[in-house]
Amino acid sequence: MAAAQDSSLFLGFDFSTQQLKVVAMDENLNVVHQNNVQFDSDLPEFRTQGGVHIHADRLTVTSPVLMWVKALDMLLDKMKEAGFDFSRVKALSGCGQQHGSVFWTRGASETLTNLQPDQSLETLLQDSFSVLASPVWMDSSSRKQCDALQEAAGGALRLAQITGSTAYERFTGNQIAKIRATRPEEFQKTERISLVSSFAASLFLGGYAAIDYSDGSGMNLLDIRSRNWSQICLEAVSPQLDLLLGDPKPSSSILGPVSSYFVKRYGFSESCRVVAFTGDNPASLAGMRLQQGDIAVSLGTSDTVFLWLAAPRPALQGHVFCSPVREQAFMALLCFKNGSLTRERVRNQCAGASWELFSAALRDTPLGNGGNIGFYFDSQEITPPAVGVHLFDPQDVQVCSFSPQVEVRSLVEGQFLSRRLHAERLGYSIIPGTRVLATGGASSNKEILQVLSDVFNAPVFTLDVSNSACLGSAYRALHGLSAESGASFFEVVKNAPEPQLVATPHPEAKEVYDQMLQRYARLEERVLQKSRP
Ligand SMILES: O=C(CO)[C@@H](O)[C@H](O)CF
Repeated sequence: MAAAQDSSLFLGFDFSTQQLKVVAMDENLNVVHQNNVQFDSDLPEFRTQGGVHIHADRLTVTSPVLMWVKALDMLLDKMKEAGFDFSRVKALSGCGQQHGSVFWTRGASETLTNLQPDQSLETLLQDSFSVLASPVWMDSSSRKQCDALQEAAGGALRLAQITGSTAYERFTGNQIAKIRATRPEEFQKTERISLVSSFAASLFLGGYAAIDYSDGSGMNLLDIRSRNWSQICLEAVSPQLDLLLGDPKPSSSILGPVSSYFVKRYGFSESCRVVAFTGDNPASLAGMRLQQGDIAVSLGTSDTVFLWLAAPRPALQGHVFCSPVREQAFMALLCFKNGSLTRERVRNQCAGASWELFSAALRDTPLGNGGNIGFYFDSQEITPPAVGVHLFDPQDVQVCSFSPQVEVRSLVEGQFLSRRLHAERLGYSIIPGTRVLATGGASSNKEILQVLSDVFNAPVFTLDVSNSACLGSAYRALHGLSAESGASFFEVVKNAPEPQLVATPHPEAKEVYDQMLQRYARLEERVLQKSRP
């Protein structure tokens, strides 16, 4: 076996909502380097909050594409200063927040192909985008375009049967339609549209990278069975849209060698391969090596619940994406917009901005919280489509507030009751042997995971890398080198570290939460009634 300092390395990048992260892994699947750039604090000139700009209408949410470009400059410089040996990188892959879109202006392809290694990417690409404020997944301003797409496809369920989802405001097809309608001059100047994932791959490739099947499933444009763009959907958004998107490719595709820009500026090897980037949630599924029967809960800016599907079962709720690790398989996903930002707000207001006090409140309050239940939709929620904070006492009477400790438990129980309720509606059943795999920033908090275990009445496991999206991207970089010869993803990563058991349910958890789930479902209906226009 090659000595550790000479063994090949594989990089996995994650262009997520609040930060750019990277994991370096050796050929024995050991993580040897991690690094990150926090958008708000490391790039204050872009004046983002949580990595985004929420516009005055409170519905439009964007991120500056040049912030992502500059973050890559900064991250690679940090790695170089830390003495990272880029020449050992045999392949790299990555992921990006899903659904976000990047609009390249006419001529950008030329610039990408001729990047000058003596300048930063930010300098070189500052005039390469026709839209500087990229729509991102938190946007909910494209309802009009969603209605038009659903009508063109023959209704919500028909659209879900074709693309895996009914029309969702954050989905890229509807965002493109909105840009075309509201910013026609910028749209006219656009020569390519990328997802955040394929935009990031394009930077490394030195040319436009294909959208992969898995992240492409989050656009309301890809036929998830044929894995081609749906002509009906493309036509409904913009004539000849396929010319702007390029052809989608399998997630395990080798897109080409890394651009000479990175060879000359950072010392990458000319033989380093770029493997298709994908969405952050598909990459997390890869990082957790999710198998049929498991359920994954990613606790990040958004919370997502996802599971392996052998066959697509599109529904009016939730999403079905092409699997990022097996061509003919699928993954189901539910997205809950009010995730870590809401947990941080309640921590600040009810636990003195201290996670330790937040955890103590969970330890000091009983399962079921004495019958108090809360719904915390600080911003327009995706699942279910409701907004506002709604608190109920044990008699189902709406109240204005809880004591700080009760509020902390009410938030965490309420979030996990919602995750379980909607997962079970999607057809998932918590059976003996169910494993809950937790990832994302909040998965490092044991008390939060204890509540997750109690509500799901199942053991909770985590990886020792809270960022499974990066890890999954490094795994996919390794797998990409042998995928064409038929090697299976799971075979390639079979020796990866096993998830660690971190919480098991209390004996009384099943009784408490089976009953509480029924109450939660009834109260959610009341909240939805109030949220409907
Ligand atoms: O919209 C989502 C999934 O559909 C979010 O989880 C984003 O991927 C977060 F970046």
